[in-house]
Amino acid sequence: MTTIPQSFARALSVPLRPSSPDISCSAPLCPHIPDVRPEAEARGSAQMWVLVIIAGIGVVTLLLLLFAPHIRRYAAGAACRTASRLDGKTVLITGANTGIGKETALDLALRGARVIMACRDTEKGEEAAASIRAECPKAQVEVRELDLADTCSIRAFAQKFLREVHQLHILINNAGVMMCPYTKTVDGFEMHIGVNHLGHFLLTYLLVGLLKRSAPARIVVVSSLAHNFGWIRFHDLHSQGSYNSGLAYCQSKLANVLFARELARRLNGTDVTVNSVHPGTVNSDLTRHSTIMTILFSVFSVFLKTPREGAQTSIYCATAEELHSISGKHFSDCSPAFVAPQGRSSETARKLWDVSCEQLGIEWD
Ligand SMILES: NC(=O)C1=CN([C@@H]2O[C@H](COP(=O)(O)OP(=O)(O)OC[C@H]3O[C@@H](n4cnc5c(N)ncnc54)[C@H](OP(=O)(O)O)[C@@H]3O)[C@@H](O)[C@H]2O)C=CC1
Ligand SMILES: CC1=C(/C=C/C(C)=C/C=C/C(C)=C/C=O)C(C)(C)CCC1
Repeated sequence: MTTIPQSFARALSVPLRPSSPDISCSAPLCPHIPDVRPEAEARGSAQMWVLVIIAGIGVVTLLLLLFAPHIRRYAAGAACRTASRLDGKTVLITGANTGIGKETALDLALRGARVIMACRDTEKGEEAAASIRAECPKAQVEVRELDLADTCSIRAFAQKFLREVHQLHILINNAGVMMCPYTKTVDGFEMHIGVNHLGHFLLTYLLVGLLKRSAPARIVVVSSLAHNFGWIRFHDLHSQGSYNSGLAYCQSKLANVLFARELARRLNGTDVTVNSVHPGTVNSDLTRHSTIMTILFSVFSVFLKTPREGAQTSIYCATAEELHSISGKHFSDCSPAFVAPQGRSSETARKLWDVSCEQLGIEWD
């Protein structure tokens, strides 16, 4: 005979043994026979829950499969529609060996630009350049060594670059590190602020003269939505007092937004524009320092952008004709985007500028 768990039977108002007296009390029927009902009841309800969970997973999977094309189209975000050619133009992209940087390099090379891929690991850079050449045999891509975690490497890179490259029309400050354990750059800066902000600040300082001489020129600073959750801790910029990898990342991405705005103000009238972008949430190597985020990003990859989709806003800011005179703005999905109040503060932007110059030992007026 099929047994029905008591609680289930009660809920359905099903008599357990219609012909026998009510046995729904907890006293055992016979004192000599151990009562197994609570165990059976627990097993039954556990089985029921397993069934409910399996059915739930099945329904969710089915819905995901059914709506996958719609989800993908929504997650992909906006595509850059501009057909601008970049023949005769020179582009420099940091962190171009993988992710968003590599896809940006491919797209701009397809438009005819000479693309210089600045990578800290030139072997990885050459592999990426080879895969770009495989997709676009005419691509003019070259790899140069640049470690943004070392100001000597940045200076050496710029010195060689200025000696050998005579024009620079587009600089894309793309390289980034997220949520790494507490580490310092060669110069003793906390890694996030050191690479994501100070490294790019120094690189831009060293190349801005060339950009001005090559004008019209553009600078694209790859920031993030994460800037919303950051604030600049002027009292402890390098997190020596306390360190939280997420907050350190957010601080560095806010610094990107403030740098772009302040630089745009200072470059007013030079025909060199600067804008910052949020690429979207992109399934790339950026999560490499966080196992949880790596797992979440792969499980939910259908909801995330691919690196190619994530590159669209950088490409848009680098090429769109309608942006020729737009500077100091923030973009996402190839459209102007919201900037958090702390990213709009001119006072914070100026203070960060002065502190950055001081930390790097440079004068940039
Ligand atoms: N992925 C996302 O969801 C989002 C990304 N962004 C931003 O987009 C940008 C690109 O990230 P994404 O492509 O996703 O990440 P990836 O990790 O795929 O790429 C990051 C790139 O930066 C390079 N890099 C890291 N440290 C240094 C350094 N010290 N010197 C030179 N290059 C360095 C990496 O080189 P290597 O491979 O050798 O480590 C790599 O080429 C970052 O600025 C990130 O903050 C913003 C919002 C969301
Ligand atoms: C909440 C949540 C997700 C969204 C994560 C987001 C939105 C991450 C954004 C990261 C950024 C902006 C990083 C770089 O700057 C996932 C992964 C879909 C998994 C399900 C839970």
